[in-house]
Amino acid sequence: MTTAVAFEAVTKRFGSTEALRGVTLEIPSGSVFGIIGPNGAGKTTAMRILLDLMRPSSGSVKVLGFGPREGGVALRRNIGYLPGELILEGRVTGAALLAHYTRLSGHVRRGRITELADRLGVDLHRQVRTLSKGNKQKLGIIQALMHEPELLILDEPTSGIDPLVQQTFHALVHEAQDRGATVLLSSHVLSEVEQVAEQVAILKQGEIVTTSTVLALRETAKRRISAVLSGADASEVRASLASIPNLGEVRVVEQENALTLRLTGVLGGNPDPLVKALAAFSVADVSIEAPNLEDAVLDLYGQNGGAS
Ligand SMILES: Nc1ncnc2c1ncn2[C@@H]1O[C@H](COP(=O)(O)OP(=O)(O)OP(=O)(O)O)[C@@H](O)[C@H]1O
Repeated sequence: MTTAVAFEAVTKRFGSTEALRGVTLEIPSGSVFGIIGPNGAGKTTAMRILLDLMRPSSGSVKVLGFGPREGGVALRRNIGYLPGELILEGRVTGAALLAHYTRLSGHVRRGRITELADRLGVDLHRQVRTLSKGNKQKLGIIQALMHEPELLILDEPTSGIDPLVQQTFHALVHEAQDRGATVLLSSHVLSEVEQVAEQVAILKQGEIVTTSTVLALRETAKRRISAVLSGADASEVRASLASIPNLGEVRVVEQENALTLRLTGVLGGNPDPLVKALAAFSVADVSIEAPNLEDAVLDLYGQNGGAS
């Protein structure tokens, strides 16, 4: 496994603000990797350092095997970058703007820009300043992807674009990965990155709180469960649930008719032991919600009454 991006003990200070505090992270080549964190966590700073738009205060980074500075223009042309705060020249058409970026990016396959514009649904003949925020964002996505670079660095790429276009964007990310590219993308929320990324790093106040696969995060995430059991005895139900790992907040309440019990709780991890335990009773209704990944992440941020 080769590494596309490596941070080694990177710190970045702005006066008394420590935007990054000893970040060490390796992003495998060919992966789709998400950095998530709340406002001010340091996501943009980390990305800007990779592009040599900023230098670390200490520590080092390697991008496609080079230091961002030593890699120079050749390295820059091998990266597609979508900044979080997109500022585009407004008094030209989208087509003219992208032609300008093509001169900077190097080779762009014939028909590639039109294909991307058609798929994302943006009119390249309009003046950029007349486009909506979402349509401007599409131009930003096109300029990042059009030269099919080895590394994509996308800072909150889906900000302002509607869910249908997000689907197209996800397909484009997967296509980039299929041709061997590495994709690094950031977001405030996991729900945005979990659909495309295999791995995520969670950044909080300049430090990596955890790195995890999306799959593992899903396994630690909690889900609300409820069931209605007919003709069961409450103490028997409680006893049978006592041995189920990671089942908490259990409530067993007799329904008004006294014939049924309503069971509620919060389950972490695999639902199999619970399902098997319930199978011993007559189950009139059952609901096991999808794992709440947002809560799992908020726990890690320390904003959910969880670990800080
Ligand atoms: N040029 C700068 N000068 C001073 N402080 C800065 C500068 N750039 C970033 N910071 C500070 O560094 C910290 C990290 O900011 P950064 O923009 O990297 O966070 P972020 O995770 O991208 O946040 P957001 O989700 O709000 O975009 C913040 O406290 C921010 O105020």
